Amino acid sequence: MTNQQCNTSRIAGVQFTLYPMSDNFVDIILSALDEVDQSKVWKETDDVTTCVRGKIVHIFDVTKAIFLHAAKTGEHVAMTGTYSIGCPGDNEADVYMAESDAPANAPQLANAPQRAGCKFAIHPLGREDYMDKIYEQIDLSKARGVDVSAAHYMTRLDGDVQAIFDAMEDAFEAVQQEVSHTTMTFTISANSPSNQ
Ligand SMILES: Cc1ncc(C[n+]2csc(CCO)c2C)c(N)n1
Repeated sequence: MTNQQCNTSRIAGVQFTLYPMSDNFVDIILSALDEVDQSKVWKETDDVTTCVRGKIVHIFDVTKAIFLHAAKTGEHVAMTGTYSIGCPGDNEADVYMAESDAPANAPQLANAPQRAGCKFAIHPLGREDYMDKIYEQIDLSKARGVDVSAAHYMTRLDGDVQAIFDAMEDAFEAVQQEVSHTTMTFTISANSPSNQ
C-alpha cells in the first residue's frame, strides 16, 4: 500500500542496525548508508545505530533499500530496528514532512529480488485494549508474496524483502491511525547459511 497522507501527516522514525556477517562489514555498512537515497529523511549514524525520521513512506523506503543494498553482496546480513510514531516531543525534523510522497529509492529497487526471513511485533502504546487494536487493524492475509506464520511474541514473514517491508509498513500504518503512539520492532535476515 502506498502512503496517501499529505504534508500534515505525523513524523515517524526508525532506529536500526545492520549486521553483515562478513570480514568486510565496515564497507558493507558504509556503502549501504552512502548509496541509498536518504534525501527525504532526517538521518544520523553513530557506532550503534542509524536513526532516520520523516514520513512513514520514506522511513520504510530507506530501511528496505539499505537492507537490500547490503544483502545483494551475497553475505549473510541481518538488520534489527524499532519504528516509532507519536513519540511526544518528536518534531525537530518537521521540515522533512513537506517532502513529496514518492519513495526516493523505489525506481532503483524495482528489479531487486531477494529472499529473507523476518520477525516483527507491533506495540500500540498507552492502551489497555492494545491486543484488540492489533487484531482489528492488521490483516496480513492481504500481504502478497510473503508467508505469514505465528511465533512467540512476534509474527514471522518469509518471502521477498520488498514484500516483507511492505507488509510491515501496512501493519504500522494501520495501527498508528488508531493508536497515536505506536512502535514496531523487527529483525530481518538474508543469505543465512541455515537455509543452504
Ligand atoms: C545501519 C547501521 N548504522 C550504524 C551502525 C554502527 N556501525 C557499526 S560498524 C560501522 C561502520 C564503521 O564505523 C557502523 C556505522 C550499524 N552497524 N548499522
